[in-house]
Amino acid sequence: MESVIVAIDGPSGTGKSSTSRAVAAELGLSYLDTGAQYRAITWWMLTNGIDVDDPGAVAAVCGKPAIESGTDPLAPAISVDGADAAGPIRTREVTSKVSAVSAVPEVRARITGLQRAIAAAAEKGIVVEGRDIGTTVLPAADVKIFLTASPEARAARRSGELKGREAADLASTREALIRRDAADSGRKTSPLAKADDAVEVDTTELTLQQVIECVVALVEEKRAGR
Ligand SMILES: Nc1ncnc2c1ncn2[C@@H]1O[C@H](COP(=O)(O)OP(=O)(O)OP(=O)(O)O)[C@@H](O)[C@H]1O
Ligand SMILES: Nc1ccn([C@@H]2O[C@H](COP(=O)(O)O)[C@@H](O)[C@H]2O)c(=O)n1
Repeated sequence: MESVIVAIDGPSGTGKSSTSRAVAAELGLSYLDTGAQYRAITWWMLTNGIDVDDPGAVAAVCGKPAIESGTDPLAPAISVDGADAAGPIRTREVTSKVSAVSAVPEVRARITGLQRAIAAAAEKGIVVEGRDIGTTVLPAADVKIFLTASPEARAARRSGELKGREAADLASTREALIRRDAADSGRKTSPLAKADDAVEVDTTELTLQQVIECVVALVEEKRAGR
């Protein structure tokens, strides 16, 4: 079967990671979580004492960390300078700072290069999820999806996830999501945006399984029409 490239974009908590992993696993494709790469570089900046609110300081060192992403949808992995970073990149501190780092053009140029190389090396094809995959990273992707959901649904999903790990109430989770989306949508360089040729799927009233089935059907439709 021919290789297929699937781009899944959308705001925070819309289900990009869960959907992308499941679709990739079901279709035998590779998987890339591009948010994890931006989180990894942010974590490296924070642990190395770089002022992440100073774009010049971030740009000056953003070529230094070696960031490696695994592409197995059943075992997503990310390392920085050879060390497993899967846990540390999910802290609240990294989440609150990642939009500042990802807005720096030099950071985006470097991470975009890594993403394109990974996609080009995926023999059977890949599902790549993020914010600018359909618009900038892989504009020629075979299938482009833009997931959305109401802020309330997204906050409820995230709060459920965080319970017991880092206490978070619904209202503050909702505010944090909205703040991050505004920063990601408002930056100058490849902001969070729906590609003109992307299919928008509102997941507010859908179960995760329904979203997965919808995306698998769109990929199969595309393959059948080739
Ligand atoms: N359709 C859905 N219905 C209910 N829960 C969902 C649905 N889709 C995803 N979830 C749950 O919502 C949470 C967030 O999903 P996920 O991490 O996939 O979103 P995301 O878009 O990748 O978020 P982020 O961009 O912040 O990384 C997870 O706990 C996931 O299981
Ligand atoms: N293509 C992308 C993907 C992510 N980002 C930035 O990373 C942050 C974290 O993403 P998660 O999916 O792990 O929540 C996100 O808020 C963006 O700032 C990006 O810029 N482009």
